[in-house]
Amino acid sequence: MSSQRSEPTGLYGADADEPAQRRAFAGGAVPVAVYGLGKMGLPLAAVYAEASGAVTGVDIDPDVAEAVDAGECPVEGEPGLPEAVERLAADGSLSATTDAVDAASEASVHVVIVPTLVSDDRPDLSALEAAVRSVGEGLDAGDTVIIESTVPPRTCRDRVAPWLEAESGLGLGEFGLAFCPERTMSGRALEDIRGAHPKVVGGADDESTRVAELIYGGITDAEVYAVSDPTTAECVKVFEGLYRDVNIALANELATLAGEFGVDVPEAIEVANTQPFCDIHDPGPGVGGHCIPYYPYFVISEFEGATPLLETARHVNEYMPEYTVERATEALADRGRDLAEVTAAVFGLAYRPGVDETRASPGVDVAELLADRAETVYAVDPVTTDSPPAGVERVSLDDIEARELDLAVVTTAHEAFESIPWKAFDDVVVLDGRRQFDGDAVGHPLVRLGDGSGEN
Ligand SMILES: NC(=O)C1=CN([C@@H]2O[C@H](COP(=O)(O)OP(=O)(O)OC[C@H]3O[C@@H](n4cnc5c(N)ncnc54)[C@H](O)[C@@H]3O)[C@@H](O)[C@H]2O)C=CC1
Ligand SMILES: CC(=O)N[C@@H]1[C@@H](OP(=O)(O)OP(=O)(O)OC[C@H]2O[C@@H](n3ccc(=O)[nH]c3=O)[C@H](O)[C@@H]2O)O[C@H](C(=O)O)[C@@H](O)[C@@H]1O
Repeated sequence: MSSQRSEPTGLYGADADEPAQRRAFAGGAVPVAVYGLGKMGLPLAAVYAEASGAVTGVDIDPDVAEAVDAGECPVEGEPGLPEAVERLAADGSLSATTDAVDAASEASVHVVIVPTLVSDDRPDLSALEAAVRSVGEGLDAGDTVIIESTVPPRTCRDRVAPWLEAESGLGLGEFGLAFCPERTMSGRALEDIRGAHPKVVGGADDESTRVAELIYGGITDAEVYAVSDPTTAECVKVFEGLYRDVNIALANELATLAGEFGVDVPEAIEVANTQPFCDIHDPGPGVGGHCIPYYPYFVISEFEGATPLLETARHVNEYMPEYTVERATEALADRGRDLAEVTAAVFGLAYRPGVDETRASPGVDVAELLADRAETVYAVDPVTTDSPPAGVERVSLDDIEARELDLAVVTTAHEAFESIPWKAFDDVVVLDGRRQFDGDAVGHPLVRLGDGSGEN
C-alpha cells in the first residue's frame, strides 16, 4: 500500500496556480524519481536534476546506482554528461539508489525509461512491468507517472495504468499518467533532451497532459506538443521508427538493383531528394541498434492487422549484410580472387559511428558471414568494447597495417577510419558500405554499395 505523506508535493490536481507549481518544480519542492539510468536514462535524469534540483535515480544495477550516487558517470560517449553528473551529485540535485519502492514513496513525479526490448520478434516489457509495479507500490494521490521508454501502442492504456492501479490501490484520476517519448540519439543525448526536437506529451486525462506540459516546459527549450492521449503519443514515437526502417529499406532495395540500372544509386537518390516531397535515406550494409530494427515488431507482433510493408522492409534490411558479402565476393572474383582464400578485415562493429553498441549491428553480421566463408577475418573497431564474433580476431587500427589484407569491408564510418593506412596494403579490394571514402583516398580497387559496378 502507498505511504501517507504529511503535505502533498504532487502537481496532479494541485490547488496552487500554475506559476506557483512551476516555481515549486524548479525550486526542488516536487521530488522526481527516474527509473533506468542507462544511455538515455542517465542524461534524462541529469536534465531533470538541472531543472528541478530534486532527482533520485533508480537502477537495478548496484554498480550503476553506486556510481551515479557518487557523482560518477557509467555512460560513455555523451559529451558533457560526466561533468553534469559530478556537479549535480555534488550539489545534491541528483542521487541514486537501487531501492525503487523507497524512491517511489518519496517522489511525486515518476519518470520510467527502462529498456523495452524484443525477443523472438515479440516485445519484452518485463523491465517496464517491474519498474512500473515498483512505482505503483510507492505511488501517492497527486503523483504523476511519465513513461519515456518506447513501447507498443496501447501499452500505457492496457498495461501501465492497470499495473499502477493494482499496486497502489489508487484509481487513474487520483494520479496522473502520460506518455512522453524519448526522441534522443546516443552521442548527443543532453542536447536532444534539452531541446533539439519538439517534446511530445500524451496524458491519460487533461490534468495529466497539463502536468506533463508544465514539467517539460521546464525541461526542454523546444516546443511541447500535447496530443490526444498516451496511445497517440506512443504511435508518434513508433511511427518515427517505422518510417525510418521502411525508408532505409527502400534505399537498400534500390541499391541492390544498381548493377541492373548501371548507375550509382546514391547519386540518383541525392538528386531525387532535391525536391521537397522526397527524402530517401542512405543505403548501407544493414540497420542496427536496439531501436529501429525492433520497433516494427511493436506493431507486427502486437496487432491483428496485416503488416506486409513493415515485414518486407525488415526482410530487405536484414538481407543487406548478405548482399554486402555477395558484392565483396563478386568484386574479388572480378579480380580473379576467391573469397575462401582471402584475408579480410571488417571495419566497424558498432551499429553506427561513435556509439559503443553492437546490437543488431550490420558490421557484426558481415563479420559472421565472412568468418564462415573467408580464410582469415579481422575486425577493427576503436569504439566498441565487446568481443567480436567467433572466428573473428579483433585488431587495433594501429596494428591492422601489419596484416596483409586482400579484402576490407567498411561497415561503420567511424571518424577514426579516416586514418586507415590504405597505402600500407599491397593489393586490397575495398568495399565501402558507408561511402566514407573516395577512390583517390584509398588507392586500391574500391567498390561502394549501390555504385552499379556489379552484376546485381
Ligand atoms: N538508446 C537509444 O538510442 C534510445 C533509446 N530509447 C528508449 O529508451 C529506453 C531505455 O533505453 P537505453 O537507455 O538505451 O537502455 P540501456 O540498456 O542503455 O539502459 C537501461 C538501464 O535500465 C536499467 N534497468 C533495467 N531494468 C530496470 C528496472 N526494472 N528498474 C530500474 N532500472 C532498470 C539497466 O540496469 C540499465 O542501466 C528504451 O525504451 C529505448 O527504446 C529511446 C530513444 C533512443
Ligand atoms: C526516427 C529516428 O531517426 N530515430 C533515431 C534512431 O536513432 P538510432 O540510434 O537507432 O540511429 P539511426 O540513425 O536511426 O540508425 C539506425 C541504423 O540504421 C542505419 N541507417 C540509418 C540511416 C540511413 O539512412 N541508413 C542506414 O542504413 C544506421 O547505420 C544504423 O545501423 O532511433 C532512436 C530511438 O528511438 O531509439 C531515436 O531516438 C533517434 O531519433
